[in-house]
Amino acid sequence: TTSPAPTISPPPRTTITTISYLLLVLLLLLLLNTYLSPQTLPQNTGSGWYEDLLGFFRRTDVVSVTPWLAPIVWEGTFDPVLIDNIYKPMNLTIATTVFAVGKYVSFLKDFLETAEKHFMINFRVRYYVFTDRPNEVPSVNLSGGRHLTVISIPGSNRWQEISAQRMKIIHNTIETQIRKEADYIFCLDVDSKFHFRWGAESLGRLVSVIHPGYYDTTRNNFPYERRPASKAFMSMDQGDYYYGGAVIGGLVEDVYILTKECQKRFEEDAKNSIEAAWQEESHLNRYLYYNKPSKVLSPEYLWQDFKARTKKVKVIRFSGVIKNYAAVRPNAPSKPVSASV
Ligand SMILES: CC(=O)N[C@H]1[C@@H](OP(=O)(O)OP(=O)(O)OC[C@H]2O[C@@H](n3ccc(=O)[nH]c3=O)[C@H](O)[C@@H]2O)O[C@H](CO)[C@H](O)[C@@H]1O
Ligand SMILES: [Mn+2]
Repeated sequence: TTSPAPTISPPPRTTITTISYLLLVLLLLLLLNTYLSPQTLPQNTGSGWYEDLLGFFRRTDVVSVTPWLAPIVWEGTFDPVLIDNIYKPMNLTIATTVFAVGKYVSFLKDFLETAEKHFMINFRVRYYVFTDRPNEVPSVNLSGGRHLTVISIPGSNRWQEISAQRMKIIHNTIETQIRKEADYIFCLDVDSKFHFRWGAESLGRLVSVIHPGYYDTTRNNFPYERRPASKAFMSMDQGDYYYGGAVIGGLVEDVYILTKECQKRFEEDAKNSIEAAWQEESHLNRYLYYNKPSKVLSPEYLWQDFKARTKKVKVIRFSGVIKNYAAVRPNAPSKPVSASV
């Protein structure tokens, strides 16, 4: 009396049919790629069938080029290894300016320590720290090829002025020092941390970042300066993106011109007793409308810790920390941080 052997039921016919069809389609795609791809192209142009297949999985949820054909850098649109292989042999030096005036000196430690982990790794980096409290600049272990200079500047009792005077000080320091010491420059907010690779994919002649509060909205919502009396004025039918003032980058000479122009217009406003809605950020936005950036960084390069990540943002590379404005700014905020939606 033996029990009957257990029977294994075959997969349903429909499953088999579906799988066969999928295999057939895949085979056809491979054949099409092999026979239809232009054989005259040299092999290294990336026209291999595997690249085409990979192409199916590339980012289609974000726009990765501006209407003037500048790249918009999103995770998944570039090959970091390839990029490093292109830029490494150039032996570049990247200047990084950061202002830590008054209580903002307390942000320096995290800024520098996380930069050492994620910012321009294996490149020569020169940090320029501007502060009125040189004794409070933390000593952070820097990797080889990286260097830090502390530059003393006066304090101020208006945060708007501290933020805005950056243009003038950066301009002057490029003239006296940075232009002899670096090829590219990034001017960054100090109240922030790096969380993920920020590498050579960010380099370009003139580089700016889309403000994280405005990448998913239309132009009429951008907080440009709207009063015609201001030299930062933008009318409702002008503007491409709303750029964040926390990141300005590019070739040293291009940032030299940008900072001069923004400072000039900021001072003309001051003479007329007008201050643009978002100070130098408003002037930066106007400048970049008339002088298009050659590369635009996605909000991965300027996020804010208080913002929930969205589907498009696969990685956060640099993000502003949550700060108690009343505790760190010399004067209480004149209005809520509306540019930081
Ligand atoms: C994310 C982003 O795009 N931030 C911009 C935004 O607000 P934020 O709220 O980010 O401005 P903020 O308070 O961080 O000031 C900008 C920077 O100025 C420096 N600082 C400021 C105050 C102070 O007491 N000490 C000091 O050192 C510091 O480097 C700081 O990171 O608008 C500002 C202008 O209104 C700037 O354009 C900022 O770049
Ligand atoms: Mn900031």
